[in-house]
Amino acid sequence: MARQLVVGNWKMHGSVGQVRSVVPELARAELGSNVSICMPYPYLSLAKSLLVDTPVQLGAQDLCEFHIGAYTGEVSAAMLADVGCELVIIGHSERRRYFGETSETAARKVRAALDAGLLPIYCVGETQEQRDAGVARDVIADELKVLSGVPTSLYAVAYEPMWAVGTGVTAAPEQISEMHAFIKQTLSQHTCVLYGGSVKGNNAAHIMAVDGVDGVLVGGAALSATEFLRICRAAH
Ligand SMILES: O=C(CO)COP(=O)(O)O
Repeated sequence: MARQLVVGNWKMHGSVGQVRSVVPELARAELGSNVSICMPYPYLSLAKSLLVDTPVQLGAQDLCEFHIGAYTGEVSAAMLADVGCELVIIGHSERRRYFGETSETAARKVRAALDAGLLPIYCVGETQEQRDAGVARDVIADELKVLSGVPTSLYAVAYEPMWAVGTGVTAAPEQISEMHAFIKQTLSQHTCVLYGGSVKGNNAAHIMAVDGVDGVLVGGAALSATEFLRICRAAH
């Protein structure tokens, strides 16, 4: 199996100062190409310059579904590739929840990312209410449906149960393995499926030992070099 991926998502956090303090630590840590960090747009070029000569990959957290044109405020896939991005998070639950993003929009973004040679990380996940109602699998299946026709080797899926994102509550190993198995069964056994939701330095090894976990998508803990490096070292 390929090495497990560790993807950091800074969300709307950070500053030039924080990029200048955290990213060089990652650059010095001799990490492999299985590690990447997704920055807010304004910090991408700076982060890239600090990652020169390292295999650590740079990513964005969203992109525009359109290729070019009069779309004020938007950022295209080609622009991300141009500043050195290799991957992009798409359809994160925060985009779905706060910005009304649908799976259909996200699927168009996946195609735009692929056209520019970026690796899309397509996020799925149920709410606590949906899990309690016993419809978690239906929700995930519905979110995955829009990817039909896209070769599974070209993207990764992140399973991020919304009740575990930013809450300090991680899904139980059985819940993670069950849902990862379901996602692989739905798409293909070879799909790369990451887990996200309160992954920290002290639980990363347990999570990465769970069957079907091909890596992790890390929010809060990616803002600290020490925490993030602990997670990176738990990948196998
Ligand atoms: O949403 C996430 C990563 O995309 C997870 O965030 P936390 O690790 O802060 O729970």
